Amino acid sequence: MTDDVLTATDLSVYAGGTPLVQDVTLTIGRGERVGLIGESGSGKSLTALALMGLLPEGLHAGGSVRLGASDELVGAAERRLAPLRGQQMSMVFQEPMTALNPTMRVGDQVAEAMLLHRTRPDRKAARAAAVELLDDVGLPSPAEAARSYPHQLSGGQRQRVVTAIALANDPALLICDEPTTALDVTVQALVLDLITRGVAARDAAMLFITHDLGVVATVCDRVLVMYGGRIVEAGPVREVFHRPQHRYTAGLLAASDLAVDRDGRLLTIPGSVPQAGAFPAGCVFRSRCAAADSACETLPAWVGADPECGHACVHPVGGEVA
Ligand SMILES: Nc1ncnc2c1ncn2[C@@H]1O[C@H](COP(=O)(O)OP(=O)(O)OP(=O)(O)O)[C@@H](O)[C@H]1O
Repeated sequence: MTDDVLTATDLSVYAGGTPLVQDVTLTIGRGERVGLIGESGSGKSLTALALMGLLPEGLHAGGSVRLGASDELVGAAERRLAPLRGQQMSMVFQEPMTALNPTMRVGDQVAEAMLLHRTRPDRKAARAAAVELLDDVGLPSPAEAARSYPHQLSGGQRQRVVTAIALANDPALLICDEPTTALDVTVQALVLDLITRGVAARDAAMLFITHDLGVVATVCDRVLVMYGGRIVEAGPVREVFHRPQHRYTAGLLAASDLAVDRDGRLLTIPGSVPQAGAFPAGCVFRSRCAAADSACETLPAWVGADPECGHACVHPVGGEVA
């Protein structure tokens, strides 16, 4: 008997014969919150879409995905997958407008999600539940908001509606793909909070894709690090963030506050990667070059984090090499 909500084994995504994601193996248990981080293009979104059975035309998945004790989902027919989506597993995307129907009142869209999966007996009950859900996700005047069309709401309010839809049928698994990246910075924390509270209230499993390592540290129990289409490191957040085992993770951590583009995305690490042996065990990368520190080794600009000197530095944690 397993309490794992999601189990993926050797999940890969191919464009023709070219692998874009390779051999992703992960499990997420009930109530567990797992972060998925990595630079732009490392394969995070394709992993999420493959888990949902929503890969775009031209791509296909290999390996295995199971939800609880379900049958194999990779390669399953759409008629088998469709009833699972929105009921057992849901997804919140970055851009709420693409997930909403612009011609339908948002209350009806939330109610529709419940009617589709028959989790409410009739339209009247579904509409009442929709208003309650909109209230739960913090929309002011929820009854009035339910009668609005998406364009009448702010970006943050639309993402609340999308979250309400995703949670409407109490899914066992919620996958979030950068749900707050497109939002004004002042509402990001609010939306993040309502997502995590919604997940916790249902004891659901969550896979949270983000470029924001601070969010992972706040929200997640475990973290998976993707690089070049593969998971290169996985473990409890504290462990991975304090003692990264993979040099890419260490670089990601060092670069996290500086090497970002205007959208807050981590940039691809440029330049050559030095040998792992060049870094003393237990050290963290610092993005500031402390040339004055005699214990500081300067390295090629593979982290690319320091705009002033173009070097990354290695410092022993707490002054000691562990
Ligand atoms: N439909 C597609 N056809 C071919 N290649 C694709 C397709 N979609 C994505 N890719 C490629 O697959 C790789 C992984 O893309 P993916 O969108 O999963 O990255 P990501 O880590 O989510 O990036 P970001 O953080 O920018 O969203 C990238 O090299 C991307 O160019």
